[in-house]
Amino acid sequence: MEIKIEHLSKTYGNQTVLDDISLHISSGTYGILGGNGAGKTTLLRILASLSEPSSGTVQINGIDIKKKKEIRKMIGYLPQEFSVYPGMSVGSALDYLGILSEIPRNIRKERIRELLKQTHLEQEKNKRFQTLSGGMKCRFGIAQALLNHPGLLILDEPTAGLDQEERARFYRILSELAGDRIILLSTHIDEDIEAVCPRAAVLSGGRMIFEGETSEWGWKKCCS
Ligand SMILES: Nc1ncnc2c1ncn2[C@@H]1O[C@H](COP(=O)(O)OP(=O)(O)OP(=O)(O)O)[C@@H](O)[C@H]1O
Repeated sequence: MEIKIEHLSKTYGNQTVLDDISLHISSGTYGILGGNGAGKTTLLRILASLSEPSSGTVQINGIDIKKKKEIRKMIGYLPQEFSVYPGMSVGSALDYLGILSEIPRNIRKERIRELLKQTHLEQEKNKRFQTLSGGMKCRFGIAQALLNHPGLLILDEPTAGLDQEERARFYRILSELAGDRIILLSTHIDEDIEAVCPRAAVLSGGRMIFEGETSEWGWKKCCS
């Protein structure tokens, strides 16, 4: 898997929210760190083909993000806010989303079983979505984003509101899921990045102010 972003900018009216971002990302868990309004969601929505660049190019595995149909087959996306029918059980909701994604019944069943295991939600399979804790909802969000077996998993601020224990569990799950795929994790919490991302980009006011290994001395100094 490979993402190539070249001179990407995004403007809304006369406000520039992404300013000349160039970034190459290959397999592994990669962090996008930045405070409120830094441009994280805008960048992730462009990568998920839900929003278009004002200028510049983005390719995922050599395919231009303008080819939305092909791109969407390769990605799983967990937006900041998401919901499913609150009265539906975890298992039924995943099955329903799998039907919408046109995953054949026999494959769907096995994949849902595997995803519930990977996201530590086996015990919650028959519980209604509305009764889940914040951490369980987050793990459900990851499971639904993985239904299509995507090579690129995009997670927009998934740890917001999670307590320490849930956050630790989330880190473990992400480490197990990485493999050959790219996991893009946006967050405003530098601990998230340090726990799971060997590399990261830091955004501030739409500009990329750091890109590189998170073990490098002083990587956090640039964002304080
Ligand atoms: N559809 C839109 N129309 C106009 N301005 C927008 C739109 N979407 C985002 N913005 C602006 O772009 C800037 C970047 O927003 P974005 O949501 O990408 O930041 P973020 O880093 O994800 O921050 P947060 O953590 O607060 O979501 C903000 O100033 C926001 O107001």
